[in-house]
Amino acid sequence: MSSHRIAVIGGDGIGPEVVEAGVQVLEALAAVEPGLALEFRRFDWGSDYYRRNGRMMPQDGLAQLESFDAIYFGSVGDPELPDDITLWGLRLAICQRFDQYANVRPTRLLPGLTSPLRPELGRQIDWVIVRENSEGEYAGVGGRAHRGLPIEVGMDVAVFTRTGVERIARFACDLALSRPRKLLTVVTKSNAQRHGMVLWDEVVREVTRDYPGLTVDWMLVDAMTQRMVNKPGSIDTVLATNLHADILSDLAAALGGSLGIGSTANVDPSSRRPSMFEPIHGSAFDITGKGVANPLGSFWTASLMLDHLGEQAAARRLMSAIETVTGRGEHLSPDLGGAAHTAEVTAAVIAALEGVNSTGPSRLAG
Ligand SMILES: NC(=O)c1ccc[n+]([C@@H]2O[C@H](COP(=O)([O-])OP(=O)(O)OC[C@H]3O[C@@H](n4cnc5c(N)ncnc54)[C@H](O)[C@@H]3O)[C@@H](O)[C@H]2O)c1
Ligand SMILES: O=C(O)C[C@@H](O)C(=O)O
Ligand SMILES: [K+]
Ligand SMILES: [Mn+2]
Repeated sequence: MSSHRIAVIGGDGIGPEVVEAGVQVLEALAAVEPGLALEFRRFDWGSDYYRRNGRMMPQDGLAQLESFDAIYFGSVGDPELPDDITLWGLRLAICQRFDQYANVRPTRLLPGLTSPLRPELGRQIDWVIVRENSEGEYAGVGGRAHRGLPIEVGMDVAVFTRTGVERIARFACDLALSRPRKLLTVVTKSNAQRHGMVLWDEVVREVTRDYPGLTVDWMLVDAMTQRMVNKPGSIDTVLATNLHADILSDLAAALGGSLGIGSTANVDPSSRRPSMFEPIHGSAFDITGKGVANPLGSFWTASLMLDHLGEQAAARRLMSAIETVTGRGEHLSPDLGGAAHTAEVTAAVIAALEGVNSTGPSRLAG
Protein backbone atom coordinates (compact mmCIF):
# COMPACT_ATOMS: atom_id res chain seq x y z
CA MET A 1 0.00 0.00 0.00
CA SER A 2 1.64 3.23 -1.09
CA SER A 3 1.36 6.26 1.12
CA HIS A 4 0.58 9.76 -0.11
CA ARG A 5 3.06 12.32 1.18
CA ILE A 6 1.42 15.60 2.06
CA ALA A 7 3.19 18.84 2.89
CA VAL A 8 1.18 20.79 5.47
CA ILE A 9 1.53 24.58 5.63
CA GLY A 10 -0.90 26.08 8.13
CA GLY A 11 0.42 29.61 7.55
CA ASP A 12 -1.16 32.52 9.41
CA GLY A 13 -4.24 33.52 11.39
CA ILE A 14 -6.90 30.81 11.43
CA GLY A 15 -4.94 28.87 8.78
CA PRO A 16 -3.18 26.59 11.27
CA GLU A 17 -6.42 26.15 13.25
CA VAL A 18 -8.43 24.83 10.30
CA VAL A 19 -5.55 22.89 8.76
CA GLU A 20 -4.76 21.04 12.00
CA ALA A 21 -8.45 20.18 12.23
CA GLY A 22 -8.19 18.90 8.66
CA VAL A 23 -5.17 16.75 9.44
CA GLN A 24 -7.08 15.17 12.36
CA VAL A 25 -9.98 14.41 10.04
CA LEU A 26 -7.68 12.95 7.39
CA GLU A 27 -5.94 10.77 9.97
CA ALA A 28 -9.30 9.49 11.20
CA LEU A 29 -10.31 8.80 7.62
CA ALA A 30 -7.09 6.89 6.91
CA ALA A 31 -7.81 4.73 9.97
CA VAL A 32 -11.18 3.59 8.60
CA GLU A 33 -10.82 3.73 4.82
CA PRO A 34 -9.32 0.51 3.45
CA GLY A 35 -6.06 1.07 1.60
CA LEU A 36 -5.75 4.79 2.38
CA ALA A 37 -2.36 5.80 3.79
CA LEU A 38 -1.32 9.40 4.33
CA GLU A 39 1.92 10.84 5.66
CA PHE A 40 2.09 14.44 6.80
CA ARG A 41 5.04 16.74 7.13
CA ARG A 42 4.52 20.17 8.62
CA PHE A 43 6.26 23.36 7.52
CA ASP A 44 6.14 26.34 9.89
CA TRP A 45 6.30 28.89 7.07
CA GLY A 46 4.38 32.15 7.11
CA SER A 47 4.46 35.46 8.95
CA ASP A 48 6.07 34.22 12.20
CA TYR A 49 8.75 32.58 10.09
CA TYR A 50 9.15 35.94 8.33
CA ARG A 51 9.63 37.76 11.65
CA ARG A 52 12.42 35.33 12.52
CA ASN A 53 14.05 34.94 9.12
CA GLY A 54 13.08 37.91 6.97
CA ARG A 55 11.31 35.69 4.41
CA MET A 56 8.06 33.78 4.28
CA MET A 57 9.71 30.46 3.48
CA PRO A 58 13.29 29.27 3.14
CA GLN A 59 15.24 29.98 -0.02
CA ASP A 60 15.00 26.33 -1.02
CA GLY A 61 11.34 26.10 0.07
CA LEU A 62 10.02 25.13 -3.36
CA ALA A 63 12.69 22.46 -3.72
CA GLN A 64 11.60 21.06 -0.36
CA LEU A 65 7.97 20.89 -1.51
CA GLU A 66 8.66 19.45 -4.92
CA SER A 67 8.79 15.79 -3.90
CA PHE A 68 5.43 15.82 -2.09
CA ASP A 69 2.27 14.41 -3.64
CA ALA A 70 0.19 17.40 -2.53
CA ILE A 71 0.31 20.54 -0.41
CA TYR A 72 -2.36 21.19 2.20
CA PHE A 73 -2.45 24.90 2.90
CA GLY A 74 -4.21 27.19 5.40
CA SER A 75 -3.95 30.91 4.75
CA VAL A 76 -1.47 33.72 4.65
CA GLY A 77 -1.72 37.29 5.91
CA ASP A 78 -0.80 39.03 9.14
CA PRO A 79 -2.06 42.27 10.69
CA GLU A 80 1.53 43.52 11.23
CA LEU A 81 2.92 42.81 7.78
CA PRO A 82 2.05 44.20 4.34
CA ASP A 83 -0.39 41.84 2.56
CA ASP A 84 1.53 42.01 -0.71
CA ILE A 85 4.70 40.75 1.02
CA THR A 86 2.94 37.85 2.72
CA LEU A 87 0.80 36.78 -0.24
CA TRP A 88 3.61 36.99 -2.78
CA GLY A 89 6.07 35.40 -0.37
CA LEU A 90 4.09 32.23 0.16
CA ARG A 91 0.80 31.47 -1.58
CA LEU A 92 1.57 33.12 -4.91
CA ALA A 93 5.19 32.01 -4.75
CA ILE A 94 3.99 28.41 -4.66
CA CYS A 95 1.07 28.70 -7.11
CA GLN A 96 3.07 30.57 -9.72
CA ARG A 97 6.38 28.75 -9.48
CA PHE A 98 4.65 25.36 -9.52
CA ASP A 99 2.50 26.56 -12.43
CA GLN A 100 -0.72 25.55 -10.68
CA TYR A 101 -2.59 27.39 -13.36
CA ALA A 102 -6.04 25.95 -12.73
CA ASN A 103 -7.81 27.05 -9.59
CA VAL A 104 -11.02 25.13 -9.03
CA ARG A 105 -13.65 26.43 -6.59
CA PRO A 106 -16.83 24.39 -6.13
CA THR A 107 -19.90 25.78 -4.38
CA ARG A 108 -23.03 23.88 -3.58
CA LEU A 109 -25.63 24.48 -0.91
CA LEU A 110 -24.81 21.65 1.47
CA PRO A 111 -27.69 19.88 3.24
CA GLY A 112 -28.93 21.78 6.28
CA LEU A 113 -27.21 25.06 5.41
CA THR A 114 -29.06 28.30 4.78
CA SER A 115 -28.22 30.59 1.90
CA PRO A 116 -28.77 34.33 2.33
CA LEU A 117 -30.80 34.01 -0.87
CA ARG A 118 -34.48 33.05 -0.72
CA PRO A 119 -34.73 29.29 -0.07
CA GLU A 120 -35.98 28.40 -3.56
CA LEU A 121 -32.99 30.26 -5.06
CA GLY A 122 -30.39 29.04 -2.56
CA ARG A 123 -31.29 25.44 -3.37
CA GLN A 124 -30.28 26.02 -6.99
CA ILE A 125 -26.62 26.74 -6.19
CA ASP A 126 -24.40 24.04 -7.68
CA TRP A 127 -21.44 25.73 -9.34
CA VAL A 128 -17.80 25.31 -9.97
CA ILE A 129 -15.71 28.36 -10.68
CA VAL A 130 -12.50 27.90 -12.66
CA ARG A 131 -10.05 30.67 -11.87
CA GLU A 132 -7.07 31.35 -14.11
CA ASN A 133 -4.29 31.10 -11.54
CA SER A 134 -1.04 32.08 -13.21
CA GLU A 135 -1.35 35.41 -14.99
CA GLY A 136 -3.98 38.08 -15.72
CA GLU A 137 -4.22 40.71 -13.01
CA TYR A 138 -1.88 38.64 -10.80
CA ALA A 139 1.01 38.52 -13.24
CA GLY A 140 3.05 40.71 -10.92
CA VAL A 141 4.06 42.95 -13.81
CA GLY A 142 4.21 46.65 -13.08
CA GLY A 143 6.08 48.93 -10.78
CA ARG A 144 6.36 52.01 -8.65
CA ALA A 145 8.36 55.09 -9.46
CA HIS A 146 8.98 58.61 -8.14
CA ARG A 147 8.14 57.54 -4.58
CA GLY A 148 6.84 60.32 -2.40
CA LEU A 149 6.78 62.90 -5.22
CA PRO A 150 3.57 64.37 -6.62
CA ILE A 151 4.30 62.52 -9.85
CA GLU A 152 4.47 59.15 -8.04
CA VAL A 153 3.06 56.29 -10.06
CA GLY A 154 1.99 52.69 -9.31
CA MET A 155 1.04 50.23 -12.02
CA ASP A 156 -0.18 46.65 -12.15
CA VAL A 157 -0.36 45.42 -15.70
CA ALA A 158 -2.81 42.60 -16.42
CA VAL A 159 -1.08 40.09 -18.66
CA PHE A 160 -3.00 37.70 -20.91
CA THR A 161 -1.11 35.27 -23.10
CA ARG A 162 -2.49 32.99 -25.80
CA THR A 163 -0.96 29.99 -24.04
CA GLY A 164 -2.29 31.03 -20.64
CA VAL A 165 -5.82 31.64 -21.87
CA GLU A 166 -5.94 28.59 -24.08
CA ARG A 167 -4.87 26.14 -21.39
CA ILE A 168 -7.31 27.41 -18.76
CA ALA A 169 -10.13 27.50 -21.32
CA ARG A 170 -9.45 23.88 -22.23
CA PHE A 171 -9.38 22.92 -18.57
CA ALA A 172 -12.71 24.67 -17.94
CA CYS A 173 -14.32 23.11 -21.03
CA ASP A 174 -13.21 19.62 -19.97
CA LEU A 175 -14.54 20.17 -16.46
CA ALA A 176 -17.85 21.60 -17.71
CA LEU A 177 -18.24 18.62 -20.05
CA SER A 178 -17.72 16.19 -17.17
CA ARG A 179 -20.66 17.69 -15.28
CA PRO A 180 -24.25 16.69 -16.07
CA ARG A 181 -25.42 20.07 -17.39
CA LYS A 182 -22.49 20.59 -19.78
CA LEU A 183 -22.89 24.32 -19.37
CA LEU A 184 -20.05 26.85 -19.31
CA THR A 185 -20.37 30.55 -18.55
CA VAL A 186 -17.38 32.60 -19.63
CA VAL A 187 -16.86 35.80 -17.64
CA THR A 188 -15.19 38.76 -19.28
CA LYS A 189 -14.81 42.53 -19.19
CA SER A 190 -13.89 43.13 -22.78
CA ASN A 191 -16.09 46.20 -23.05
CA ALA A 192 -13.72 48.22 -20.85
CA GLN A 193 -10.48 46.28 -21.03
CA ARG A 194 -9.95 46.37 -24.72
CA HIS A 195 -6.69 44.47 -25.21
CA GLY A 196 -6.12 41.55 -22.85
CA MET A 197 -9.77 40.79 -22.32
CA VAL A 198 -10.48 40.90 -26.04
CA LEU A 199 -7.69 38.37 -26.55
CA TRP A 200 -9.26 36.33 -23.72
CA ASP A 201 -12.61 36.32 -25.54
CA GLU A 202 -11.07 35.36 -28.89
CA VAL A 203 -8.96 32.53 -27.55
CA VAL A 204 -11.72 31.12 -25.32
CA ARG A 205 -14.11 31.22 -28.28
CA GLU A 206 -11.62 29.29 -30.42
CA VAL A 207 -11.22 26.64 -27.72
CA THR A 208 -14.96 26.23 -27.17
CA ARG A 209 -15.36 25.40 -30.87
CA ASP A 210 -13.63 22.10 -30.07
CA TYR A 211 -16.44 21.29 -27.64
CA PRO A 212 -19.65 21.03 -29.65
CA GLY A 213 -21.31 19.15 -26.78
CA LEU A 214 -20.99 22.15 -24.50
CA THR A 215 -23.46 25.01 -24.10
CA VAL A 216 -21.45 28.21 -23.71
CA ASP A 217 -22.68 31.62 -22.67
CA TRP A 218 -20.87 34.87 -21.91
CA MET A 219 -21.23 37.42 -19.15
CA LEU A 220 -19.59 40.71 -18.28
CA VAL A 221 -18.31 40.34 -14.75
CA ASP A 222 -20.49 43.05 -13.23
CA ALA A 223 -23.65 41.49 -14.62
CA MET A 224 -22.42 38.08 -13.49
CA THR A 225 -22.76 39.12 -9.85
CA GLN A 226 -26.47 39.86 -10.25
CA ARG A 227 -27.02 36.63 -12.16
CA MET A 228 -25.47 34.68 -9.29
CA VAL A 229 -27.92 36.34 -6.92
CA ASN A 230 -31.06 36.42 -9.08
CA LYS A 231 -30.77 33.31 -11.25
CA PRO A 232 -28.38 30.91 -9.51
CA GLY A 233 -29.94 27.93 -11.27
CA SER A 234 -28.89 29.25 -14.68
CA ILE A 235 -25.19 28.73 -13.81
CA ASP A 236 -23.06 25.59 -13.71
CA THR A 237 -19.36 25.90 -14.60
CA VAL A 238 -17.80 29.37 -14.71
CA LEU A 239 -14.52 30.42 -16.30
CA ALA A 240 -13.05 33.74 -15.18
CA THR A 241 -9.77 35.59 -14.88
CA ASN A 242 -7.60 35.48 -11.79
CA LEU A 243 -9.07 38.60 -10.16
CA HIS A 244 -12.64 38.27 -11.38
CA ALA A 245 -12.84 34.68 -10.15
CA ASP A 246 -11.23 35.63 -6.84
CA ILE A 247 -14.08 38.05 -6.21
CA LEU A 248 -16.88 35.89 -7.63
CA SER A 249 -15.80 32.91 -5.55
CA ASP A 250 -16.05 34.74 -2.21
CA LEU A 251 -19.54 35.78 -3.30
CA ALA A 252 -20.31 32.19 -4.29
CA ALA A 253 -19.16 30.82 -0.93
CA ALA A 254 -21.21 33.41 0.96
CA LEU A 255 -24.29 32.56 -1.11
CA GLY A 256 -23.65 28.91 -0.24
CA GLY A 257 -23.83 29.74 3.46
CA SER A 258 -20.43 31.16 4.47
CA LEU A 259 -16.97 32.05 3.28
CA GLY A 260 -15.85 29.45 5.84
CA ILE A 261 -17.00 26.54 3.66
CA GLY A 262 -15.37 27.67 0.39
CA SER A 263 -12.70 25.27 -0.82
CA THR A 264 -10.16 25.37 -3.59
CA ALA A 265 -7.69 23.28 -5.54
CA ASN A 266 -4.66 24.98 -7.11
CA VAL A 267 -3.92 22.40 -9.76
CA ASP A 268 -0.99 21.78 -12.05
CA PRO A 269 -2.90 19.72 -14.63
CA SER A 270 0.37 18.38 -16.05
CA SER A 271 1.09 16.81 -12.62
CA ARG A 272 4.75 17.76 -12.98
CA ARG A 273 4.56 19.53 -9.62
CA PRO A 274 2.43 19.00 -6.52
CA SER A 275 -0.94 20.72 -6.50
CA MET A 276 -2.06 22.76 -3.50
CA PHE A 277 -5.35 22.59 -1.62
CA GLU A 278 -6.71 25.30 0.68
CA PRO A 279 -9.90 26.86 1.97
CA ILE A 280 -10.62 29.99 -0.06
CA HIS A 281 -10.76 32.28 2.97
CA GLY A 282 -7.86 34.19 4.47
CA SER A 283 -6.39 34.62 7.94
CA ALA A 284 -9.60 36.05 9.46
CA PHE A 285 -7.90 38.28 12.03
CA ASP A 286 -11.22 39.00 13.76
CA ILE A 287 -11.64 35.40 14.93
CA THR A 288 -8.02 34.16 15.12
CA GLY A 289 -7.25 32.31 18.35
CA LYS A 290 -10.87 32.13 19.46
CA GLY A 291 -11.35 28.53 18.42
CA VAL A 292 -14.45 29.32 16.39
CA ALA A 293 -13.15 29.19 12.82
CA ASN A 294 -15.28 27.04 10.57
CA PRO A 295 -13.10 24.13 9.45
CA LEU A 296 -15.52 22.84 6.79
CA GLY A 297 -13.75 24.68 3.96
CA SER A 298 -10.52 22.97 4.91
CA PHE A 299 -12.32 19.60 5.08
CA TRP A 300 -13.96 20.10 1.70
CA THR A 301 -10.59 20.99 0.19
CA ALA A 302 -9.11 17.87 1.82
CA SER A 303 -11.73 15.93 -0.10
CA LEU A 304 -10.67 17.66 -3.33
CA MET A 305 -7.09 16.70 -2.48
CA LEU A 306 -8.00 13.04 -2.02
CA ASP A 307 -9.84 13.07 -5.33
CA HIS A 308 -6.76 14.55 -7.00
CA LEU A 309 -4.61 11.83 -5.42
CA GLY A 310 -6.81 9.18 -7.02
CA GLU A 311 -8.55 8.31 -3.74
CA GLN A 312 -12.11 8.79 -5.00
CA ALA A 313 -13.77 6.52 -2.44
CA ALA A 314 -12.08 8.30 0.45
CA ALA A 315 -12.90 11.68 -1.06
CA ARG A 316 -16.59 10.76 -1.29
CA ARG A 317 -16.58 9.36 2.21
CA LEU A 318 -15.21 12.60 3.63
CA MET A 319 -17.73 14.67 1.68
CA SER A 320 -20.56 12.46 2.94
CA ALA A 321 -19.39 12.96 6.51
CA ILE A 322 -19.33 16.75 6.03
CA GLU A 323 -22.86 16.61 4.61
CA THR A 324 -24.06 14.39 7.45
CA VAL A 325 -22.87 16.98 9.94
CA THR A 326 -24.33 19.97 8.10
CA GLY A 327 -27.55 18.03 7.49
CA ARG A 328 -28.02 17.33 11.20
CA GLY A 329 -27.35 20.98 11.97
CA GLU A 330 -26.23 20.28 15.54
CA HIS A 331 -22.57 21.17 15.15
CA LEU A 332 -22.39 24.32 13.06
CA SER A 333 -19.91 27.12 13.72
CA PRO A 334 -21.08 30.71 14.38
CA ASP A 335 -20.65 31.85 10.76
CA LEU A 336 -23.26 29.23 9.85
CA GLY A 337 -25.61 30.34 12.60
CA GLY A 338 -24.54 27.75 15.18
CA ALA A 339 -22.45 27.87 18.34
CA ALA A 340 -20.00 25.01 17.80
CA HIS A 341 -16.28 25.54 18.16
CA THR A 342 -13.77 24.31 15.56
CA ALA A 343 -12.98 21.31 17.75
CA GLU A 344 -16.64 20.30 18.07
CA VAL A 345 -17.25 20.51 14.32
CA THR A 346 -14.10 18.44 13.81
CA ALA A 347 -15.19 15.80 16.33
CA ALA A 348 -18.63 15.62 14.70
CA VAL A 349 -17.13 15.06 11.25
CA ILE A 350 -14.79 12.38 12.61
CA ALA A 351 -17.72 10.62 14.28
CA ALA A 352 -19.71 10.82 11.05
CA LEU A 353 -16.74 9.45 9.09
CA GLU A 354 -16.62 6.41 11.27
CA GLY A 355 -20.31 5.81 10.62
CA VAL A 356 -20.36 6.59 6.90
CA ASN A 357 -19.13 4.34 4.12
CA SER A 358 -17.86 5.46 0.75
CA THR A 359 -20.85 4.47 -1.36
CA GLY A 360 -22.80 7.66 -0.72
CA PRO A 361 -23.91 9.96 -3.53
CA SER A 362 -21.63 12.86 -2.70
CA ARG A 363 -19.91 14.86 -5.38
CA LEU A 364 -16.84 17.04 -5.17
CA ALA A 365 -16.29 19.54 -7.97
CA GLY A 366 -17.10 17.29 -10.94
N1 LIG B 1 -5.34 32.31 0.15
C1 LIG B 1 -5.09 33.01 1.23
O1 LIG B 1 -4.27 32.62 2.02
C2 LIG B 1 -5.86 34.26 1.52
C3 LIG B 1 -7.18 34.42 1.06
C4 LIG B 1 -7.87 35.59 1.40
C5 LIG B 1 -7.29 36.56 2.18
N2 LIG B 1 -6.00 36.37 2.61
C6 LIG B 1 -5.39 37.31 3.58
O2 LIG B 1 -6.06 37.16 4.83
C7 LIG B 1 -6.08 38.41 5.52
C8 LIG B 1 -7.50 38.78 5.92
O3 LIG B 1 -8.25 39.00 4.74
P1 LIG B 1 -9.80 39.34 4.71
O4 LIG B 1 -10.25 39.80 6.04
O5 LIG B 1 -10.04 40.16 3.53
O6 LIG B 1 -10.53 37.93 4.36
P2 LIG B 1 -10.80 36.65 5.27
O7 LIG B 1 -11.22 35.56 4.37
O8 LIG B 1 -9.65 36.37 6.15
O9 LIG B 1 -12.02 37.07 6.24
C9 LIG B 1 -13.22 37.70 5.76
C10 LIG B 1 -14.35 37.49 6.78
O10 LIG B 1 -14.78 36.12 6.72
C11 LIG B 1 -14.67 35.50 7.98
N3 LIG B 1 -14.16 34.12 7.81
C12 LIG B 1 -13.19 33.73 6.95
N4 LIG B 1 -12.93 32.43 7.10
C13 LIG B 1 -13.74 31.98 8.07
C14 LIG B 1 -13.92 30.71 8.68
N5 LIG B 1 -13.22 29.62 8.31
N6 LIG B 1 -14.84 30.61 9.67
C15 LIG B 1 -15.56 31.67 10.05
N7 LIG B 1 -15.44 32.89 9.51
C16 LIG B 1 -14.52 33.05 8.53
C17 LIG B 1 -13.68 36.33 8.76
O11 LIG B 1 -13.87 36.17 10.14
C18 LIG B 1 -13.92 37.72 8.23
O12 LIG B 1 -15.00 38.32 8.94
C19 LIG B 1 -5.39 39.40 4.60
O13 LIG B 1 -4.05 39.46 5.00
C20 LIG B 1 -5.51 38.77 3.23
O14 LIG B 1 -4.47 39.14 2.35
C21 LIG B 1 -5.29 35.25 2.31
O1 LIG C 1 -6.26 36.26 -4.40
C1 LIG C 1 -5.45 35.68 -3.72
O2 LIG C 1 -4.51 35.06 -4.21
C2 LIG C 1 -5.57 35.69 -2.25
C3 LIG C 1 -6.87 35.18 -1.80
O3 LIG C 1 -7.87 36.14 -1.84
C4 LIG C 1 -7.30 33.90 -2.44
O4 LIG C 1 -8.44 33.81 -2.89
O5 LIG C 1 -6.49 32.96 -2.50
K1 LIG D 1 -6.60 30.19 2.02
MN1 LIG E 1 -9.76 35.36 -2.46
